[in-house]
Amino acid sequence: MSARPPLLALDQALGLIEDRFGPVTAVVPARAAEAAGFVLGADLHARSLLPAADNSAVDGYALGPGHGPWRLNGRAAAGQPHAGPVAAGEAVRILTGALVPAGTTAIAMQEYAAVEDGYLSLAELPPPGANIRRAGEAVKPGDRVFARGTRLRPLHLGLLADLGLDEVAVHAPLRVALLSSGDELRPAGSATAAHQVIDSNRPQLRAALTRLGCAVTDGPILPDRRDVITEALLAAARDHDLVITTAGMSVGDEDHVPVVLRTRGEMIFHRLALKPGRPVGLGTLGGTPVLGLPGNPGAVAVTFSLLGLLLVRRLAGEAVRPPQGFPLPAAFAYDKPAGDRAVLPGRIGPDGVERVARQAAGNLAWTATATGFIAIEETRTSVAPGEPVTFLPFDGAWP
Ligand SMILES: Nc1nc2c(c(=O)[nH]1)N[C@H]1C(S)=C(S)[C@@H](COP(=O)(O)OP(=O)(O)OC[C@H]3O[C@@H](n4cnc5c(N)ncnc54)[C@H](O)[C@@H]3O)O[C@H]1N2
Ligand code: MOO
Repeated sequence: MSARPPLLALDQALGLIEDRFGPVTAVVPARAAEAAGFVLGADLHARSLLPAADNSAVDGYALGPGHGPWRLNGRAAAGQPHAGPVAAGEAVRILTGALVPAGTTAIAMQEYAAVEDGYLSLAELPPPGANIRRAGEAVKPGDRVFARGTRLRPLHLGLLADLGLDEVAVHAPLRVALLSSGDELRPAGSATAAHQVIDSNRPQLRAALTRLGCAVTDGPILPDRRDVITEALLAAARDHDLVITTAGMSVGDEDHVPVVLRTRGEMIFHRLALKPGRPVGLGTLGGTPVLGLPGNPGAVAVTFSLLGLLLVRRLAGEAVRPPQGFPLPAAFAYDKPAGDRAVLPGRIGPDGVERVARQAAGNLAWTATATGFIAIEETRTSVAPGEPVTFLPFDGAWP
């Protein structure tokens, strides 16, 4: 048997994506309330204080100067401030969120207070400033609230609202063309003969891209003809920010995509030490990146999750690094030859990471029970139960 030429490692391919690709889309204004899911195109700075004013962190008593007992005089609630200051020897009943009256030295929690005949006494004097949320202690004008490249989550919108930042600069949607190739393919929903296969890569990729805010163009299913594939790829590259193809990436007679990239553009990498997903490649046509995924749907899932998401997110403006995953004990035994990064569908169970049934590169039956991928390093030849493996949850593997 002849020696196999060395293939590029997954980490090297991820490094090439990081080095070569960053934001490509215009930055446009958007209303903050509608910007969840968008990527910030500029750093965002505060113009106001958070909290806006000193307020109480607890239900209790705002103490005036003195050591007690304090004469109770007035009440402050959120939205109902106490008029005037608190005098020496006096205390104001105060509720969480209420403005702190001028003259307050500290706020005593009501659990530690005794009230009798209009007077408050405390076993212990709280330290100066206790239980007061100070104006600007979280954010001051000029502070950077969020950095450029942050994908806004629903969680972020509350802070933007608090700070009165109702317009933000975001990246316009990444324009992505999706193409499939294969004489055997029929669009989802079609009837098929024995020699035909449903294009199941398309819905998988379209949904993942749409969820990332991309403007997806559903390109045609291409026949296995070099001239047609060449023209379709060149046309798609002309008016998109990214082209993604599936199939025709291997070394067979009908595998035309790598030839088009090599002869009409540039091939950045092709064929990785990765299983499944070995035939994956990335190139450019007229400067537009073209990600060539393999045909097998399971290999598409792996290569898009590991490489495609990094590429798409970086092009869309996100300041994101490769997925890290989490080390967890394996609940299975596994042997593999050294050389490839093995990626297996899995899930977290009571004894650690489990493999799931029906896993194969050729179909997606395993998606019924898997919740992430298990990655096993190139140099490793075996995994014993209890040994650590890397788990990459489908939705949460990003630093
Ligand atoms: N001599 C070698 N042969 C193969 C190698 C190799 O290294 N040397 N790699 C194998 C691996 S790994 C994979 S993965 C496949 C992928 O090759 P291609 O990217 O060229 O894909 P195709 O051969 O065109 O198709 C593979 C398989 O996937 C089905 N398919 C294609 N498109 C779709 C789609 N849109 N939806 C659902 N299923 C699809 C297609 O019908 C084939 O069954 O090559 C190995 N061979
Ligand atoms: O990527 Mo292929 O087996 O790795 O399906």
